[in-house]
Amino acid sequence: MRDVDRIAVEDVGLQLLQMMENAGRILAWHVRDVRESDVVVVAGNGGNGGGGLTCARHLANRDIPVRVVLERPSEELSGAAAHQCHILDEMNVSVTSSVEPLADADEQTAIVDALIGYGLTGNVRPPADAYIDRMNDLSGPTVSLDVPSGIDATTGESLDEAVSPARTVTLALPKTGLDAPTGKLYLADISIPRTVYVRLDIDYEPLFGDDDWVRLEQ
Ligand SMILES: NC(=O)C1=CN([C@@H]2O[C@H](COP(=O)(O)OP(=O)(O)OC[C@H]3O[C@@H](n4cnc5c(N)ncnc54)[C@H](O)[C@@H]3O)[C@@H](O)[C@H]2O)[C@@H](O)CC1
Ligand SMILES: [K+]
Repeated sequence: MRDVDRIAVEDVGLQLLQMMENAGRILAWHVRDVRESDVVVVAGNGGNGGGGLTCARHLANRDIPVRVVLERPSEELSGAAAHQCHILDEMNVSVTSSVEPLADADEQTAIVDALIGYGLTGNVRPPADAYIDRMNDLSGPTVSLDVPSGIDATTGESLDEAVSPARTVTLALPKTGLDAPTGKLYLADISIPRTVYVRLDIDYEPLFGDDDWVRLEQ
C-alpha cells in the first residue's frame, strides 16, 4: 500500500488530500448508515486521523451532531491532519484532546476510529491505548477507517488492545492483515488510477461498480 501511495503521488500526481477527501466522504456515508444518534470521531495525527477529520466535515455539513476527540492537542497536528482540523475549527465543530477520552459519549453515540491506520509501528503506545480501551468500552457502533486501530495491517495481529468495530472501511486495496476482527469489511474507492497498479505489476480487476465502495467477503 505504501508503494501504491508513493507511485500514485510521486509518479501519477494524485495528491494526498484528494485521496483523503474520497476516504473521508465514503467513511461519512458508512457512519450515516450505522448511526442512531450523535457521532464522536477519534483522530490520530497521521493520514488515518486526516481521513477521520474529513469525515467529521462531511457529517457536520449535513447538521449531524459530530465532535472530534484528538489523541494529542491540535497544535501538535501536522500535515494533512492539521489542514483538515483547521477547517473544522473554522466551522466551529467541537475539537478537543481530553485526557479522559470520549468522556461524554452515551450508549447511542457512534464512534469513528481514525486513530491509527497502516502506520502502526510496534506496540500501541500511550495515550492511544487508553483511547482504544475507551472506544471498546462504549456500546455504540464503531466504524474503523482503513484498519481497526491497533491491528497490524500486514499481519493482522494485534500486539495488544485493538479496536473491535462494527465495520471497517478499508482503502484502495484490501490489506493483507484484514482477516483480523474488522466487523463488516468494505473497500472504498479513493480514485487510485489503474496505471498505478500496472506500474507495480499488481494485477488489478476493476473492483467498483456503481457505488464508491464494495463489501468484501471475509
Ligand atoms: N492510499 C491510501 O491508502 C491512503 C491512505 N490514507 C490513510 O493514511 C493512513 C496511513 O497514514 P500514516 O502513514 O500517516 O499513518 P497512520 O495515520 O496510519 O498512523 C500514524 C498515526 O499513528 C500513530 N502511531 C503509530 N504507531 C503507533 C503506536 N505503536 N502506538 C500509538 N500510536 C501509534 C502515530 O503517532 C500517528 O498519529 C492509512 O491507514 C489511511 O487511513 C489516506 O491518507 C489517503 C490515502
Ligand atoms: K483506524
